[in-house]
Amino acid sequence: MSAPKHGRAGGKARAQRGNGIDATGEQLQAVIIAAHGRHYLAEADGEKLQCVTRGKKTNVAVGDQVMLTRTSADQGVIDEISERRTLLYRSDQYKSKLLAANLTQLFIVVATEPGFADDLVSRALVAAEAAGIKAHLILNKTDVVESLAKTRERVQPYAALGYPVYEVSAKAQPEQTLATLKPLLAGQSSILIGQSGMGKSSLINLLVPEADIAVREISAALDTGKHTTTFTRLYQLPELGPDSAIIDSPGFQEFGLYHLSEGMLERAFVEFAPYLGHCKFYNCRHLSEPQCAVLDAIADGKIAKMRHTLYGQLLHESAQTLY
Ligand SMILES: Nc1nc2c(ncn2[C@@H]2O[C@H](COP(=O)(O)OP(=O)(O)OP(=O)(O)O)[C@@H](O)[C@H]2O)c(=O)[nH]1
Ligand SMILES: [Zn+2]
Repeated sequence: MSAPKHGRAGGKARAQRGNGIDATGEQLQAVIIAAHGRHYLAEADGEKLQCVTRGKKTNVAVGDQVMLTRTSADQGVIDEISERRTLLYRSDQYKSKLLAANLTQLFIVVATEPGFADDLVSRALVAAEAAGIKAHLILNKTDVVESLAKTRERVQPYAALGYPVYEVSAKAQPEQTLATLKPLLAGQSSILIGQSGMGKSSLINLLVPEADIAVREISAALDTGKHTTTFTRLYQLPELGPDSAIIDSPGFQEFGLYHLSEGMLERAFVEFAPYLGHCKFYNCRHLSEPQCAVLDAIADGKIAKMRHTLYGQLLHESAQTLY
């Protein structure tokens, strides 16, 4: 039976569920699959609804499980956000921005070319640690052999910290890439994060062949303007089992972490763990204090200087928040 059309042309309107019964006012459980400003797209039982929040609330994130009330064929109002298992943020001096809710893991995509920024990789790792989300690296474009050895060297310190690194080539070896990634994604809610140009879209398109169509559909529903792909969106991966989903976030150059407290920061640098509690001063900030176990570990080559430099930068950011 073809669905009656309401409102927007081409929309998959289904206000009248079953046999002509008006479903306006119906309560639905849904997952937020895209967010653009204060407009959200929710998916309930395979059906997509454009949603807004009540009042001026903007605390909804992609990945949120919500209860909503249907207000028309393809629209709803979000009434309630279910308790989140995890919440990934980034932030600047002025406010924090929700990246995604209920993630179980994060993948940072780097590539042999163009070069990637260690700063961004470590920031994503720190954000994942602070949110209680497992982090991995994907090293893409292994077919660019002339840069492979150098790039392997560059990701080695992250592997040494315990973050798994998976080598793939979305373009040259799509089948192997899928064989590597699919088992990792099964049963998980994952986000891909990466600088522009690393091949994140290529990976998403491999995993979700209909992603481009979905993006166009979502852009239309959220009215994001023609070529905007700067919104975070969630794709269900039903063939990998229930609860399997992948979230694609826009490529960004900045990953502010102003919202993290000092205590959260020292714990988010996993390599500091053996030394915490061994400094002379109980409230040591591990910056320039005498007899600091963390600084000693750097001097001994046990902690990478680059990571400590970022830690110092993040402590500084943490002190700058205006909210
Ligand atoms: N050689 C090689 N090139 C690749 C591979 N994967 C992606 N590329 C290319 O790298 C470029 C960037 O890929 P995208 O998938 O658009 O990268 P992205 O990270 O999504 O970048 P933005 O769209 O800018 O956010 C494109 O020209 C791809 O064709 C790969 O495995 N090997
Ligand atoms: Zn210290």
